[in-house]
Amino acid sequence: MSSRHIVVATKNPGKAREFRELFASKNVTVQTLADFDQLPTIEETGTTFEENATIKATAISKLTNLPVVADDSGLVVAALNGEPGIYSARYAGDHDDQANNRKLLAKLSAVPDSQRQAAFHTTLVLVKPNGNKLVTEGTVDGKILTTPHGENGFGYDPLFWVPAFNKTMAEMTDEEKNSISHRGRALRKMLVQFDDWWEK
Ligand SMILES: O=c1[nH]c(=O)c2ncn([C@@H]3O[C@H](COP(=O)(O)OP(=O)(O)OP(=O)(O)O)[C@@H](O)[C@H]3O)c2[nH]1
Ligand SMILES: [Mg+2]
Repeated sequence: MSSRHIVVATKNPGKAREFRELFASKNVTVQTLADFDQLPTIEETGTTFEENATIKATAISKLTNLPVVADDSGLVVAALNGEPGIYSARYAGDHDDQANNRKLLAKLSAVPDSQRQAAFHTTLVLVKPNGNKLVTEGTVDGKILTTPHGENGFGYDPLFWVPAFNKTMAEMTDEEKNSISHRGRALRKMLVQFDDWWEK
């Protein structure tokens, strides 16, 4: 089968790397927004992960006339009533991972170990210029540590501890993270339906 081509509508280099790895087995080649000069920034004006992913995917698909997948994701912390959620990238400073991590630790400073449960969530939306749409979700449960551990990954990964590995996501290899991450889970669900979707 000839190679198929899609655009991953993300400006986040950490996500872009994970998508390239996850799509590699599917004979799908990937471009990201970094490969396009002229595209405007798409404002994430939705109130849910699915709305924001749909906004990003639909806008970029119309502008490029190509099939597009968008990922809207974030960290959902139980003791903070679900914060930072859809605001994860802009919690403290806009895409300032260090400031976001500091704010998270400050907010949880009085919260004991037993109440530091959290989950990462991803909603993926895949659309074609003809409007054919596929939506999948993935989550992974963990806990927020009190200090960062590890250098890999991005975002909140150094604070997000996963019981099955007894490691933070930033201590995992990319392969380990992809095997259990919210994004890996959502994308594997999408890939099961990808061939059918592609034909429609
Ligand atoms: O430690 C992390 N490991 C992950 O695996 C992960 N996935 C998401 N996040 C956080 O949630 C925001 C998404 O916001 P988001 O979906 O709007 O993406 P983004 O703005 O970074 O890029 P784009 O895809 O919108 O261009 C990100 O910036 C991160 O703060 C993660 N943190
Ligand atoms: Mg964003």
